[in-house]
Amino acid sequence: TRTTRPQRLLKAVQDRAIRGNPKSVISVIDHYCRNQEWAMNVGDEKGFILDSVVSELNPQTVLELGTYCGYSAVRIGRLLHSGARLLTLEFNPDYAAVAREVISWAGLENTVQLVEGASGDWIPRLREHFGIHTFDFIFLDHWKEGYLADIKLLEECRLLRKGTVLLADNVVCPGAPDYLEYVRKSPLYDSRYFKSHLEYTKAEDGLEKSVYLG
Ligand SMILES: CNc1ncnc2c1ncn2[C@@H]1O[C@H](/C=C/CNC(=O)c2cc(-c3ccc(F)cc3)cc(O)c2O)[C@H](F)[C@H]1O
Ligand SMILES: [Mg+2]
Repeated sequence: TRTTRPQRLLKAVQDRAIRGNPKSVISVIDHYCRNQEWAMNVGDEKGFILDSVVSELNPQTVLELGTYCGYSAVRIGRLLHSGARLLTLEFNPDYAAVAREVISWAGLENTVQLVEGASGDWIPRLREHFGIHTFDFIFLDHWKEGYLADIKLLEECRLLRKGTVLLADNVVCPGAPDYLEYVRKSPLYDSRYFKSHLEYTKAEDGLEKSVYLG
């Protein structure tokens, strides 16, 4: 049977990237997705904005919603300092299997932990299961209609603290209108939009950065 798009992306990483070198894993995926087969990674242009937010914050505890092939997990994980940890949630077992390989190829298996399952099931259990108190940084890149429910769940579970930064991908394309309205209107957040482009294309897209005021 035919391979899947994530499997073909993984093969490109294994054939072309240098083991243990996150930078080469990132550039191989970007080159492959720009020149051979598009895939919904945050990509290099929005990735540069993601890098600057993470580098400025220097977070110790990070949550990612929606691993897919692990591109942004590698992007974020490579910037974390020793002792810092990224938990990334992915409920599709095929994507999770590919992402584990990509994360391992980048040599980030001790920094990035992939948890298989749905955000709605796992968020209420992160504290007791992983000893997490609060998150410093959260990257939302899963189903766009799930963003709003999950930020509210994170509030309810008291996993946000004064200054927690949430960064949401695709707030223009495909769009997350209910999430945008919520974070921009709520007095709990200080929100701003970083205009960019949809990965590997000229279409507009952007990231919304929201700081929880607690
Ligand atoms: C809801 N709870 C979940 N829990 C755990 N894993 C989850 C959950 N929900 C999904 N997943 C997991 O998170 C991922 C979902 C990513 C969805 N991303 C997109 O749709 C998305 C789409 C485009 C796009 C833009 C234009 C166009 F013409 C076509 C596509 C661009 C983007 O950057 C995207 O991120 C994964 F697939 C799913 O299993
Ligand atoms: Mg995305």
